[in-house]
Amino acid sequence: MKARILGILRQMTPPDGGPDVVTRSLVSDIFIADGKAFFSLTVPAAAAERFEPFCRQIEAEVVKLDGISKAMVALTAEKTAGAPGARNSAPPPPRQPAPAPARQPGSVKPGIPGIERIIAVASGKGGVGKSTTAVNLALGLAALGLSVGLLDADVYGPSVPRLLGLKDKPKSAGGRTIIPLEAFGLKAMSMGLMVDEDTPMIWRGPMVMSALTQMLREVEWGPLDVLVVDMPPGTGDAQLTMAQQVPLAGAVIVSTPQDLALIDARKGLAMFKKVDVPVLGIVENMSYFVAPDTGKRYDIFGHGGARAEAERLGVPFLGEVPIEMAIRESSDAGRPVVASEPDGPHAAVYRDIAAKVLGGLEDSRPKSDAPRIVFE
Ligand SMILES: Nc1ncnc2c1ncn2[C@@H]1O[C@H](COP(=O)(O)OP(=O)(O)OP(=O)(O)O)[C@@H](O)[C@H]1O
Repeated sequence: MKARILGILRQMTPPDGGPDVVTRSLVSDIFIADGKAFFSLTVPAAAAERFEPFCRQIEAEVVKLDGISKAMVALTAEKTAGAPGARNSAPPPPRQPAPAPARQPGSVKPGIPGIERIIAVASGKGGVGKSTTAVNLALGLAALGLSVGLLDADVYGPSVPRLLGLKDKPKSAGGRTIIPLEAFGLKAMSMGLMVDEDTPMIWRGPMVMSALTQMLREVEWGPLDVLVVDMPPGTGDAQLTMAQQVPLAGAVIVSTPQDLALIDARKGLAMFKKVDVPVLGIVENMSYFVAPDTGKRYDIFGHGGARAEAERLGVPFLGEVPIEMAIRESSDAGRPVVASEPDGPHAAVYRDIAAKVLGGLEDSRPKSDAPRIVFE
């Protein structure tokens, strides 16, 4: 079967027009278990984005084979030694946080009435599983007994409606405020709920910010213990503005084990430090793979990088999530794994991450509350 899969790969022309991926030794070991095939492609970092649709094409071809019911191809990106950003040549991360911009008197970000804490889920680059993590983290926090909302601020590629299976448009209360939708006990809002799925997202710069402000302030979130914000991927201007403008209690960075994603994750970390938002920790997604038949664990993507990186940077390591068909399928079917298989191993991983996030939030609470004045 592996030979047949390699045969298919040999016949497919990669998006960069180069020789096939087998000839270029870009294909990892192929794991086949229970009729499911798993492998990864390691491609040049600069071409990673173009290869994503190619991975989906490969999956579509591989499932056509008799005896294969599912295929999952993960993309990992390589940096050549000496290239900018390669591990060996990457400049050491700053030991001290970059000096925060001086706060102007009166520039303290106003909180959102009714919302106790807002946390951002961010990633240095796209496609690392940030939205999947945000949704399951929100559900994990809800499982710990908190009232939780989820705001999809990824206006360029909102995925929360798909992940939570939300189709209805939110209703307005008297034309002034928006009533959030509810799914699996979460309150949820997304730009994706306000526009048709096929509508191209053309918001840029200041429009993104005003849309987000509206989502924060004009939605009836009601009393919430935590609002989880699924940030747009990357560390550009839009993300920086958001991190600056939204009254964030903390940020969670999602990364995959590969070098490239970690380098990007470091940029995410630096961005939050710059705007004085505590980083609650790093989640390593698609960290390892467990063969469904034998239960044996394979670190096919060089797992462990995020833990080492977190230690080096002095931020908490929140946990590792395996690459797992059930996570992908449940997400794509709009029934996230924490809600659909609450007793399963993956839900436990996310609940554990949620508990650590909650612990981090408690630790980062301002210790010097104003003294209470009691009249007797
Ligand atoms: N641990 C996992 N195991 C298997 N599949 C996963 C896992 N995490 C995420 N995925 C899948 O990877 C794809 C990308 O995930 P997701 O949309 O959460 O990433 P993202 O970082 O938010 O992407 P984008 O930046 O494009 O919004 C989805 O198909 C999702 O189901």
